[in-house]
Amino acid sequence: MSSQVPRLEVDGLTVTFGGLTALDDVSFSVGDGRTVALIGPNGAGKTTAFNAVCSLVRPTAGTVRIAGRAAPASPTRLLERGVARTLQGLGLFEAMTVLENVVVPLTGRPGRTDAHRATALATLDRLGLAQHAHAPVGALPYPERKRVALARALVTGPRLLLLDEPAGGLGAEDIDELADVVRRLAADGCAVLLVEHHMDFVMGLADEIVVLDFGRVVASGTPDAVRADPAVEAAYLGLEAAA
Ligand SMILES: Nc1ncnc2c1ncn2[C@@H]1O[C@H](COP(=O)(O)OP(=O)(O)OP(=O)(O)O)[C@@H](O)[C@H]1O
Repeated sequence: MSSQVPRLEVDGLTVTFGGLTALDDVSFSVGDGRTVALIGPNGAGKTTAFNAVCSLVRPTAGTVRIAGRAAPASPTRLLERGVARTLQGLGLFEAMTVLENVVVPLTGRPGRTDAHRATALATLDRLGLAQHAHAPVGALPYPERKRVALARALVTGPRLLLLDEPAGGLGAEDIDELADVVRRLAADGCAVLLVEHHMDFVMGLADEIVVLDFGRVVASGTPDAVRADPAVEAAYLGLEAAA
């Protein structure tokens, strides 16, 4: 894969729901090894953009390209294209063990079951979850469950990782650990797109921030550039500071 072609390229994305324009001509890209955050106030269009990238929402106009090719029309084909995502609601199988949950994305792939289990265990180990491998997910506290959801996304070795509010509901220590995990992934060349409300996490982690407001990109750039942009303060950060 040439480094000239972004891992993810969103170009002129417009999504309308009936008469409502949720996204209006939105463009951004994420290169290999880069971390890009989508921020903006409630209703700005972040989830819609995320869902369009995951083929859960069909663009009214514009394109989503993954490694230079049109994104698959079906979300189930994303794994084959090296894309994995986490969900805001985690979507774990609570009665199954941690290991069973993390093996799920590998089932149906070629290879032996014990090889899949070894891959899942190695992923759990990377995230400090190995000691919980045989515990039912439902027995774990929320931060660990959230890490299991991340392990399930990472087990397939994605080249593009989509994180939906990964810091939500976590304390400071877990957020720092999460930031370290994402930094290591990026250092290994993974492209990361995240939607997040936790500003300290975003500012300390993202290479680039794309600010949405009323479905449009109102600013984009490095954390420092975005922080200094008056349009951002008006759209988002100012509202937070005033809250
Ligand atoms: N399926 C849908 N049908 C109709 N309108 C929708 C649908 N999904 C989103 N919208 C509308 O599109 C706009 C953008 O919503 P979206 O959920 O993408 O914003 P968001 O930035 O993710 O907000 P939040 O931070 O609250 O999650 C909102 O006005 C929302 O009400």
